[in-house]
Amino acid sequence: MSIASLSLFLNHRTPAVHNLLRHVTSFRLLPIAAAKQQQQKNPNNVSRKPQPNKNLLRAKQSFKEYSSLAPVLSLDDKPDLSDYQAIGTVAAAQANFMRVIVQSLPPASELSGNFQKSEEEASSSKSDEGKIGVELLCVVRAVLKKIRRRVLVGDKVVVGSIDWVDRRGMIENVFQRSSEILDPPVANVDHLLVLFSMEQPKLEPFTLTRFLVEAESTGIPLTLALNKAELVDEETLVAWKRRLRSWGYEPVLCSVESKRGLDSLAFILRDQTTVIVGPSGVGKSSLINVLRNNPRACDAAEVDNWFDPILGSKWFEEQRVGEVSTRSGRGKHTTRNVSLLPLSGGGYLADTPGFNQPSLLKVTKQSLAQAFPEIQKMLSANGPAKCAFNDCLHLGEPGCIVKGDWERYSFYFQLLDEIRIREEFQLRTFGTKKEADVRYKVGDMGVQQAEPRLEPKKHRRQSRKRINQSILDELDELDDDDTSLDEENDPILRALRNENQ
Ligand SMILES: Nc1nc2c(ncn2[C@@H]2O[C@H](COP(=O)(O)OP(=O)(O)OP(=O)(O)O)[C@@H](O)[C@H]2O)c(=O)[nH]1
Ligand SMILES: [Zn+2]
Repeated sequence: MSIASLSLFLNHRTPAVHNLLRHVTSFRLLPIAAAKQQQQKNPNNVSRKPQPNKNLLRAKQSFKEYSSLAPVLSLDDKPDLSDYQAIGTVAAAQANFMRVIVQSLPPASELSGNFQKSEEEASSSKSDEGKIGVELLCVVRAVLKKIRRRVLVGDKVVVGSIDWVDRRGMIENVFQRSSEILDPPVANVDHLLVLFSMEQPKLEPFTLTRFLVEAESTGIPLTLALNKAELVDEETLVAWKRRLRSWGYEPVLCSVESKRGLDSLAFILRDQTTVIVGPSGVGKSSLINVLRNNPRACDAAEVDNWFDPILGSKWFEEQRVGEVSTRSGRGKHTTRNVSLLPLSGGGYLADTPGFNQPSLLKVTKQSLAQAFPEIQKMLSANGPAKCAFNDCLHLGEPGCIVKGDWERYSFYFQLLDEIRIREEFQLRTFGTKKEADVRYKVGDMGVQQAEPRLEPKKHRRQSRKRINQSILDELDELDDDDTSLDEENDPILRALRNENQ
């Protein structure tokens, strides 16, 4: 759309367009007036082009400058670091502060200060770099906020202006994320641990399926673990194991109480960033606490050595276990703040507030099948043969190769139905589906008349926004290239000029 075609809007005298035009005139008036002033100062320079909007230009310029100040770092970038810079992981966010654990030692000159670890300790510990995580309390550099680069828990960051004594620093830049989950918001999650309990609460196949589907939909590798194994007999455990194997999962049976399976879990979690999910009360916090203090999980001496917190920091301490608010009857873990807790064997584990109904908002009718290993297995077992339709929902239509002889087929149906209802609701409420363009109205004398259907309100609002945006884009382009402004031939600009004379 050119600025000339804006004049077309003059024929549609809706208030929105008028407002927009008022906006546009105020945008354009400035350069025209400036050009006129210039002309008065310099009457010989008749063909001088109008100046682009200076403010807009300046804003754009500084945006470009800022972005170049903080280009996104790729994961294998190895920026040159000074003694007062380090690379670390954001472990927690609190108000305007981020707690960053950096994997490097302060320069020797700083160690002689009142660094928390005494010199003796520091030299006697296995101080191989990369093993010791030093906690720094950081703010985020203003430039990053200006260019709206969000810093999330889990982000790999460059910290600068480090005060190794007071343990302060400033996050200067963020590395590209390998993954990002939304609820809770965590970057660079390598692994999900889906935790359920055998009893208290009892293992329930449909709830488990919901959690598994939600976890599978992130595309992040997952491990399924079943806690409180000591509460049921071995036969029950074996039966569940067999059952879950048929779903496509190899569960880890564990018990915080009896310590069963904890070594296997510690081994699976080492050196990864894991988010633990599962219903309330299954033992997520208990498991985190025990894994962080499991002396058999690794060399006990390492537990204290690899992570060096700021004196008085509380965020990484024991997770509260089994506390239930007397008022709401829900777990007290209602906060959405998430922390990455350093594990004794390396890596991090993040607790999530217990919730019993994953939303499945990211799952669509089409993607649901990908969250069922059984379906994926049937599809791949058939080699190149595929369902008759590319977008087959595997509901037993003719030509579908997914048969109904598997345990969770009814769950698949049920979830598909739930997602279908949600998608239809979304379409009705925010939808973009076009209604018929014409409607019939019984007019005077009972004669049926066709008239163009007015767009429903929600649609109109959306298209206004679109118009708004395209005009702004247009102005942007004009500012990029002011030669495209054909002042003489533009009716609006001509009118404006006449008005201002
Ligand atoms: N019998 C038994 N009880 C356990 C075991 N692990 C944890 N519990 C108990 O289960 C209860 C709930 O544990 P939490 O760790 O708070 O569970 P959670 O999953 O973190 O719960 P939310 O914080 O509400 O999400 C507590 O009373 C724990 O002591 C276990 O292996 N066996
Ligand atoms: Zn099919």
